[in-house]
Order: sequence, then structure tokens, then C-alpha cells
Amino acid sequence: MNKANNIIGIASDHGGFNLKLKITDFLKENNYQVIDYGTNNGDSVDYPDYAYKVVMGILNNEVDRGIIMCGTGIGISITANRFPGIRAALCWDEYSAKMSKEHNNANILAFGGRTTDFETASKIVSAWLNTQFESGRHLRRIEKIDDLAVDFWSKYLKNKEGV
Ligand SMILES: O=C[C@H](O)[C@H](O)[C@H](O)COP(=O)(O)O
Repeated sequence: MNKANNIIGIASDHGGFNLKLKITDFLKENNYQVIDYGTNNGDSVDYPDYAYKVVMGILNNEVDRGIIMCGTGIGISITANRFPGIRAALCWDEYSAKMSKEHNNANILAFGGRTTDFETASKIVSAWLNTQFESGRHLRRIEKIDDLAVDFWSKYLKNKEGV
């Protein structure tokens, strides 16, 4: 068992701040350890900074998965998905959350503080946390996500050499 096992990193911008507080309480009530990467109040901030904190928490093995929120969940999930090894799923109901784990092994769950109420969000979180990755054909597909990106970036950076 690594040190991050069962620790959840959580973060939001101002658009997700109120929902983040409620989801943090919900996780703690359900005996999950949580590291809160901010934001810490409702002042306007930039969602990429908070996506990055959770991404780095996962990549540095401080936490083993993350939950992120902005107004819609769109900007913060777009940001998280820029990084290798990260599969952030923007979910809107229990079924999408279940599939995000079963088929995509999403290690970050995203939703919107302005689009998803607490009752729905807590069901999304429970579905995601209580579903296992199915592996098999899905493992081959998720491995291609990073393989294709690494291939692209290595060619891209090689072509930039000498510029
Ligand atoms: O995808 C972006 C998020 O929904 C942000 O939370 C949103 O764009 C913030 O908007 P505003 O600065 O108008 O509060």
C-alpha cells in the first residue's frame, strides 16, 4: 500500500468553492482522508492553478485520486487532461461517474459548482468511489491516450530543435 492510498485531493476555483466545502464534509463523513488544495474562499481565481495542484498531488503521489470543481467543471477538467497519467472525467450523473471508472479508470472526477447540486454531486462521488476499473480492452485504450500524446510531443519537440 503506497502512502497516497485512499487519500483524495480536492480543489476548486470560486465557481466550485461552496460545493467543494460540502463534498469535503461528505468525504470525511464517509471516512476518506482529504487534502484540500484550495481555493480557500469565494474570491475570483483562475481554475488552471487549482487543476494543476491536484494533478501534481497525484503525480507526486501525495494523493491517489482527485475531485475538482469550477463553475461548469469544463475549464478545470480541460486543464487536468493536459497532463500525462491524468484522466479527468467531467460527470453529470451516477451512470457517467460509474463508466468513468469502469471503462476509463478516471483518476480525477470533475463537476460544476454552478451546474450540479450537492445531492447529485454526492451520488456522482459515491458511484465513482465505489466502482472498479474493468481493465481488459479498456486498459489497451487508456494506455493509448498517453502513448499517442508522448508520440506527438516527442515529434513536436524534435521538430522544434534548432529553432
Ligand atoms: O470553465 C470555467 C469555469 O466554469 C469557471 O468557473 C468560470 O469560467 C468562472 O467564471 P467567472 O470568472 O465569471 O466567475
